[in-house]
Amino acid sequence: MTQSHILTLSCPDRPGIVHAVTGILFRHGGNIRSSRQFEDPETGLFFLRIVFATAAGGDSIRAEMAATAAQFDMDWRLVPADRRMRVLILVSKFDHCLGYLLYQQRIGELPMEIVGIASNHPRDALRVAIPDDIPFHHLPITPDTKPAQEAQIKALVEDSGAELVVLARYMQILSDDLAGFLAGRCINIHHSFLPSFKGARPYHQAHKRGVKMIGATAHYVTADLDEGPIIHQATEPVTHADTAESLVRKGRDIESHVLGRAVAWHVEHRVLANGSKTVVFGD
Ligand SMILES: Nc1nc2c(c(=O)[nH]1)N[C@@H](CN(C=O)c1ccc(C(=O)N[C@@H](CCC(=O)O)C(=O)O)cc1)CN2
Repeated sequence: MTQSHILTLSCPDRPGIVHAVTGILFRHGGNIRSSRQFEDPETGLFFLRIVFATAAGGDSIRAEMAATAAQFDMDWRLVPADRRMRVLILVSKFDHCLGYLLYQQRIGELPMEIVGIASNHPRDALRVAIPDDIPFHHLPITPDTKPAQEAQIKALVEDSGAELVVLARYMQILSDDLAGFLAGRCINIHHSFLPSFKGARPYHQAHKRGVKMIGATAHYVTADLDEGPIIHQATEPVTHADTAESLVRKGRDIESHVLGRAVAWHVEHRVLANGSKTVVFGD
């Protein structure tokens, strides 16, 4: 019975990478379904994503890949294509992005397992209905209790086996320690077109500036606020007639769609880290 797998890798660019990798897949009866590659002339790094089907088990391929990866100094990952990533969602008061992710997951557009939802506000502060089969965790926070609350978040990630944490309008700044603990596995939605209007109230900043476009940015979280590698962005025109409140309203759909796409691409192993940037082999 054949099974599909996703192989992703990055390594210093040189001749023979694709030949070496596809040779392994061929020797293990692999049939390539899709292949995307990119070479970054600035970093000299090569990026590859291959989806292939084979009757051979992943482990036999993994063993040979390990030897080749060492030879080419690769950062690589091989996963079954039908395996759903375990995701923990954090939210504060504004629940439009959470609602969108729950719906997209429920209709099969987001191939992931939501292992929990956590908020610094109680469940009844949210208007979106949380399915009974998803645990909800109320983790209140004050400046004094921040270290303890963040320890609760760490424990929740460990206990739930979460492989990705999504900040779906979670309005607390993560400490350097927690941002480091979640490095490369935490995605935030920022409600502006970064690098413009960082911080907590970007729509009010944008309104004061008199912009004619608003936007949203999904990025990996780093210790530096709103500075992490960008995964996806989108914009929408606005006019002189918009108030800060109407910008907030118009921004909801942009934020939800941008976060939904970014999370989809991450759980489908379409996003590869490239220093302070990303390579996205989108669908
Ligand atoms: N280490 C990081 N933590 C967080 C990031 C990040 O990029 N790195 N993104 C934010 C989300 N965010 C903007 O997208 C954001 C959230 C909160 C604030 C802020 O100033 N919060 C205040 C408290 C506000 C409140 O209680 O309502 C604070 O934490 O003191 C700015 C930007 C998520 N975390």
